[in-house]
Formats: sequence, C-alpha cells, structure tokens
Amino acid sequence: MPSTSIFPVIIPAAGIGSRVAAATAKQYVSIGGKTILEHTVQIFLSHNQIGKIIVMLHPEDYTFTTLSIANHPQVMAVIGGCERVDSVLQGLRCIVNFQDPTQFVLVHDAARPCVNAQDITRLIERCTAIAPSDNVCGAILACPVTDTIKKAASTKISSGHSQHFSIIDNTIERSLLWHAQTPQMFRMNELIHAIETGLAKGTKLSDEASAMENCGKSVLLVEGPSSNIKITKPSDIALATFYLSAINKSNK
Ligand SMILES: Nc1ccn([C@@H]2O[C@H](COP(=O)(O)OP(=O)(O)OP(=O)(O)O)[C@@H](O)[C@H]2O)c(=O)n1
Ligand SMILES: C[C@](O)(CO)[C@H](O)COP(=O)(O)O
Repeated sequence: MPSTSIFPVIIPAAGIGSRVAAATAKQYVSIGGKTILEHTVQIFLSHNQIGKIIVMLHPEDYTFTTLSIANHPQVMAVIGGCERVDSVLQGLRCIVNFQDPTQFVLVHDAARPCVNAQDITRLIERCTAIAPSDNVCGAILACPVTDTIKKAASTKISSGHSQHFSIIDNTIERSLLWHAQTPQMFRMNELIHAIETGLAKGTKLSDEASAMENCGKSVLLVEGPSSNIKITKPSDIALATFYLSAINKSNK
C-alpha cells in the first residue's frame, strides 16, 4: 500500500482528567492560548495522510462546540464511553459506517499534544510496509525505558504503628522494556474484534495494542521521542508547555 494513503484517526477525549485535577477536564486546559485538545487535533489536521478526525467526547462536554476546530469539515464529534477503551470502540463503530473496515485507523490520546508530524509519518510508513507474511497486525509509537527499574514488594513494618511500605523485590532487566505511546495503528475490523473479545473476557485494556496482544497478535514497536508525553499529572502541564513551545519554534 503506498504511504500516501489517507487514514482516519480517533482521538479519545472523553476523560475527566481526575489526576491533573484542573478546574476543567485536562483536554481543555489552555497552553499558549490554545486548549490541549486543539493542539492535538491541529497536528492531525496539518498532516497530509490524515482524513477524518473522530473526537470522542464526554456526554456532558459543553466546551467542544465552542472551539473553532468543531466546525472543521474533517472533524467529527462522537460521544465516548465510561473507559478509554469504550470510547475507542464507539469511535471505531462509527467509522466503519463510512470507511472500508479492512483499512488502517490511528488512535491518538487527546492528552498527548506534543506528538510531532514526522513521528506520525514514520509510524504510518512502518505500519503500511508490514507484509502479510510478517505476521504483525499493526504498530505503535513507543519509547525505550532508560531508567533502572525496580519491582516492588509490600512489607509490613511493625516498629511503632504497623504500616505497609514498599521495598525492592528485584531489579528488572530494562533492555526489553518500552513505554507505550500513541498513535497506535491497526486495521479497523481487527481492532474492533480484539477489543470486543477483550471486553467480553473482562480483560483490562489500557491501549489498543494490549487488545491485539491478548488475541495472540504481534505488534510492531516504532521508536518515538520521550517528548510525546501523556499529560497525566499536574506537573505534566509545564512539561507540555515547554515541548509545545520548542515544537512551535522549530516549525517557524
Ligand atoms: N472514558 C474515557 C476515558 C479517557 N479517555 C481519553 O483517553 C485519553 C487517555 O486517558 P487518561 O490520560 O487516563 O485520561 P483521563 O481518563 O481523562 O484521566 P484520569 O485517569 O486522570 O481521570 C485521554 O485523552 C482521555 O480523554 C476517553 O476518551 N474516554
Ligand atoms: C494509550 C496510552 O496512552 C499508552 O500510554 C495509555 O495506556 C492510556 O492511558 P493510561 O491511563 O496511562 O493507561
């Protein structure tokens, strides 16, 4: 398949951002005069291999329609579900009504506004270059772990008040560990099947790749930069502000 094909992207933005605990849901926190969701959607609007952008919204989202991106012809808003995986599934079920279900779709968190266009292009190139004989069903951006990683064990220390502490059980070999990022790219019909199968079994699915893994499929890791952070904690807002201003400067 030529890498100039056009792919839809689902942007899950139906969360409430409880861990950031801002005055608004985190996707509506403003950085440099634009909401986090606008930064994220804008990257995909500017990318020449992206077609429809399906933004998954919380049922009580009254902010999205006030943004100018809401009126863009490529952008479509759909109500999401209780968990991220439910929102992604709703988005997929919506796209297959108007796109070939055997085609690839990208899924990218609204909460990752610092992804850059070159990495999206690389992911698409690597994913569409997979041959059927490779037995790999799709690809995700991910970043190799660079820190020393400890596995914790819980212990009860009974000096004074009885309390639980974490102590080190062992040190994990890091050379095979990667941080999963988004975008993640799979064929729509295969992803729907994998998610539905996982949900039916009650498996926790924190990303699309885990649904595929649980179906016994192989997923390609495409190395992305550590700057593609997910805004999860309050301190991530300052980090995203730094990365977004660096991206804006390099685009000038
Ligand atoms: N029911 C949900 C929950 C999450 N998301 C989206 O999935 C992405 C990644 O999830 P996370 O960072 O966990 O976001 P929140 O659920 O909003 O955060 P928290 O867990 O702190 O409440 C976010 O863009 C979020 O809006 C979604 O579309 N639907
Ligand atoms: C998909 C994801 O962004 C990969 O890092 C992540 O799994 C989504 O949310 P989580 O709350 O960090 O699991």
